[in-house]
Order: sequence, then C-alpha cells, then structure tokens
Amino acid sequence: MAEGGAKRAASPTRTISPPPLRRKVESSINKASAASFFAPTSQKKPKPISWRIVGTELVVGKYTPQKTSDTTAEKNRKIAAFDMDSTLIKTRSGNTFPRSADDWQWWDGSVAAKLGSLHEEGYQVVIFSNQKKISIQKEIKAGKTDSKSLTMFKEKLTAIMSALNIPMSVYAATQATEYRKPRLGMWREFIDDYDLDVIGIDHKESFFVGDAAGRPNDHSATDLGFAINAGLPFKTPEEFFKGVVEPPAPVTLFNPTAYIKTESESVPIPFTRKHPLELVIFCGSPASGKSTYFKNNLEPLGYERVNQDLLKTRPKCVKVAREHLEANRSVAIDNTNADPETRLVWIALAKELGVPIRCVHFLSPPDLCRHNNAVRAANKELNPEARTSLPGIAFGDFKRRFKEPRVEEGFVDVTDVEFRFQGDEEARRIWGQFWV
Ligand SMILES: Nc1ncnc2c1ncn2[C@@H]1O[C@H](COP(=O)(O)OP(=O)(O)OP(=O)(O)O)[C@@H](O)[C@H]1O
Repeated sequence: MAEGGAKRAASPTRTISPPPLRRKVESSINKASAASFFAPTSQKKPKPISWRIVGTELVVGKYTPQKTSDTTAEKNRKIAAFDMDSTLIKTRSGNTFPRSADDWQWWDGSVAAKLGSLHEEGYQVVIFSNQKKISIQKEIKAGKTDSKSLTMFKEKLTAIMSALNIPMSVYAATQATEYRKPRLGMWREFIDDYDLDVIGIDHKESFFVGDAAGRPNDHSATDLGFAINAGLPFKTPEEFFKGVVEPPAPVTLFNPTAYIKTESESVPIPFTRKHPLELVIFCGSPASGKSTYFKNNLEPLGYERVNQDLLKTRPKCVKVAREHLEANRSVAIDNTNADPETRLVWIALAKELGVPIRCVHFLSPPDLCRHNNAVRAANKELNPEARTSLPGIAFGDFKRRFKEPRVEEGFVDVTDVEFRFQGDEEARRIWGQFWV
C-alpha cells in the first residue's frame, strides 16, 4: 500500500506486452540540480547505502552489501519489483502511517527469505513506492538538507535494506508528478540508473508486487496500473508471499484506451467556417482539449486565437479579440467560458461589432481532463506551451460554474465536440498509459 488504505486477498498474475524499454521523456526536473548521482556520504569510507534526491519529487536509495556476489545477468535481466508499505512491510503500531523510523515489521514472515532467494536466483530487486508524506521542498528552500520525514524514511529504509543485506534499490515518489505510480517516471529512472535499456529486461520473468490492485477493499489500483504501464506481470502480496489466488480485479484507474479509436474513427468531424467573419467561443473544462482542437481545426482555417492563460486578463482578451475582428480577422476564444455570465461578455462584443457568434462545446468528462492534465505536465513534447500541472481545484471550480451553453444565449449554433485522440504512435503510447 502506498499511502494508507485497506487491503485484501490476491488476484492472479496478469501479463501484457511490454512497452519499448525506454523513452527519453524530458522531465520537468532539472537533473543537473539533483544531488550528485548516488554520491557516497563519505569519501573515505563508502557506506553500503547512498542516497540521491531528484528535484523535490524523488528519493533514490541504493544498497550495496560489503561482501556481495553479482548474481544478475549481463543481458536480459530479471527484475523483482515491489511496492513497500503493506507489501514488504507493515507498521508495528498498527497505524496506517508509521510513528517513527522503527515502526515497521515484515508484512509476512516469508518476506526476507523470499527476497534473499530472488537475489540468489539472479533477480535485481527494487522497491517503487509512493511516499507523499515525505516533504522535501520546504527544507530545500530553507537551505537545509533533510526534513524530518525524509530523515525518518532514510532511517527506515536503511534498517530494511540492511536486514535484507542484498544489492537493491528504492525509488520513492514524494509528489503527484510524473514519478508517482501508476506513472512511469520511477521506472524510467531505474532503467536509466542501471543501463537496462542496453542490458535489456526479461519481461516474462520479471514482476511487480503491490497491494494497490483495485480489489474491492483496496485504496486504489495504482500498483496494478504501474505494472501494466511498465509491461510487468503483476501479483498481489497475498499471491506472491502467501500463495493465495483470486480472480483478477478490474483496473479501477482511468483507462484512456477507450478514447483511442481506429484510424478511420479517429478523424473528428471537421470544423467548418459558416461566415466570412465570425467570433467562435470555446466552452470546456481545463485540459479538455480546447487548444489542441484550435490548433488542429481552426488555425488551419485562419482563425486567430485569444487565450487568457497567455493574455492574463479578460479585458486584455476582449481588447485583442476586438482588434482582430475590426481588422476583419475571425477569432476563437480559447478559454473555459463555463457560465452564461462569462459567455455574455463575448455575445455583447459580437453584437456591438455586428459579427455572428458561435460556440464550440467540449464534452470531455472530468477524468479524461485530469488525465490530459497529467500527461501534458509530464511530457514536454506534448506540451507546446510548457503548462504546469493544474491543481484539482481548477476542475472543481469549472464543474461548479459550468452551465451548458445554449443557442438561446445568442449563438448562431453550438457545436458539441467529443474527444478523439489524435497523435503519432509515440504520443499514443504515452497518452494511452494509466496516469490518474
Ligand atoms: N485530440 C487530442 N488528441 C491527443 N491528445 C490530446 C488531444 N487533445 C488534447 N490532448 C492532450 O491533452 C492535453 C491538454 O489539452 P489542451 O491543452 O488542448 O487542453 P485545454 O482544454 O486547452 O486546456 P486548458 O484549459 O488547461 O488550457 C494536451 O497537451 C494533449 O497532451
């Protein structure tokens, strides 16, 4: 379990075809700003554990026993990957969250021996954990190195990895960025750290074990989604450590593949111009696909784009839209325009200038918009305007204000737009993963 929640019995292994091993996603994180790569804490006497902090979002620990034999294959390596909380360990106190660094015990009596055997069998052992309770940002800003929560995490992992005493590493995502499971940032970082794109991974023999499997009492399905994204067979701790078998649980994460249509289906009905000069306003949630739609459909027809994220204020938007219309250039207002009051500003402008006004309404549901938001923030190449991740409140605010646009408000027409994925194979591979 990543950050609290209930757990249940097992589901059988699921296997899916692996994605290409590695793709250079331009992280929003400046790696140069990260602490030196696995720098030992002392130059004189290297300790078995080294730590690396990436930005404020990822903690990486690597444990190398003093006396160890390298059992891993030089080619096509087998990976034994685990979630941590409620998978390898649980609290001793019985609390959902640990009280102190020593508030842990093995999740099951078989854990330590089993991980030791995996090492003997040539597996590379790694932990991928969501740890949003660890705070880094505040302390870095204050010029300190470690927060209390980070110190506690390091102490706990030092004890766990020392007890196992096998070569292993831990990746902990501290914020809701590209590193957070089910997203693949930690997996990519791991592949990068161990040159696994060169060495190769035996996906059939590798696996990921986690308790967030989407079963009725699970707090989420982020572990299952992570395994599917990484192309790893998935097991629950009950199945892996106790041999319990249960029917597969449905993946309860937002599955974007429903929006990826076949080639012929994926061509949206084209937007057509109705008047030589017109004002078009968009209405749709943040990250519903408005700007992408403009770029694909209206820009080629010669419409000018007015967008408040770029122009900052509504009066500025009105001023720029007016200038375009007075110069005989059709305009699209690429804002959310959630309610009739906001839309009235544009209807009034159109009326004043004697220009017909139309509305394009984006039907993308909230979970799709959240998905788009996460994909956009984490992938530079799918994010031409370098947008950062919008907070959840942005979606709630839209929902609260939203009133469906109607022709009676003063529009010539209202065009409903269903989301259809458009992009090349690489964009489809990224966008088609579980993100939220
Ligand atoms: N038709 C599409 N096909 C594939 N991906 C899309 C499509 N539309 C949007 N996306 C993805 O969703 C992200 C968000 O879309 P976009 O920026 O167009 O939304 P928006 O409604 O303009 O957002 P905002 O209101 O926050 O400005 C894009 O960066 C892109 O990754």
